[in-house]
Amino acid sequence: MPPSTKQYSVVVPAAGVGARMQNRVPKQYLKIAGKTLLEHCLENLIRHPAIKQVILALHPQDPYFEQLPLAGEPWLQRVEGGAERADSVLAGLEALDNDDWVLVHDAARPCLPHQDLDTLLALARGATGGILAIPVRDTMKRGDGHNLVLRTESREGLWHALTPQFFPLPQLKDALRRALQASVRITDEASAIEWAGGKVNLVPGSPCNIKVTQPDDLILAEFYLTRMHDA
Ligand SMILES: Nc1ccn([C@@H]2O[C@H](COP(=O)(O)OP(=O)(O)OP(=O)(O)O)[C@@H](O)[C@H]2O)c(=O)n1
Ligand SMILES: C[C@](O)(CO)[C@H](O)COP(=O)(O)O
Repeated sequence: MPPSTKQYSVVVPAAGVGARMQNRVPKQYLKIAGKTLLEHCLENLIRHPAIKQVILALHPQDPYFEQLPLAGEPWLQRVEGGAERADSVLAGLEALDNDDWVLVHDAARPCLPHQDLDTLLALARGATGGILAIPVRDTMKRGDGHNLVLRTESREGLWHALTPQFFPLPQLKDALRRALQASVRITDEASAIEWAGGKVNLVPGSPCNIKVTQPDDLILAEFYLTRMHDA
């Protein structure tokens, strides 16, 4: 059962340019089923009974967000995103003080099932945070940089990291600050926690929780969103 009280804040990094989408409009503002990816993502989050607010990291020159009907929602707080995703996430974390735990979820992932969020939030009964993730199912090849196989890599124990990622706020803030100060390459919150010596739970998630990255992903996201809303 999901937690009944609105307890948790979600930091949503949404300051990217979406270069791999090859569109002049940043992908979070591309529309599927009549709404932008960002609207689908945010409305899905705030509909969950345990989510109290969203801290949204936007590009300093974002000209799109103000046009959205949800721009004035009281549960939405905006911060200025940074050069990298990790900088945007840290900007969001700095806007929080009193929360015990915090979620971080990509704006580019609009198809998060609430049941996956429920499973992740259950980690708050203990002390160790974690991430939604999916075990790798395909044979993994390492390329030589010229589209030739260098070798096959073992897929044993390999997982695809997803979001949300869910950690005690003080632990994540400290780890991310220190990792960025040390110029460590951080592509998700868990890698900062790992770098700082912390443990990370792997919580099996749903394959529908895709990160919309390339043009073909929009069709898949629309399929999953339609199924979610019809469920
Ligand atoms: N400086 C950045 C870069 C990315 N993001 C956000 O982090 C999420 C995941 O990043 P990714 O899928 O890589 O998005 P982009 O960086 O926009 O995509 P690309 O790498 O293709 O440019 C996205 O919601 C994106 O908006 C962010 O807030 N700040
Ligand atoms: C955080 C993330 O969604 C985990 O898979 C992913 O790393 C974000 O995408 P990026 O291209 O690394 O910014």
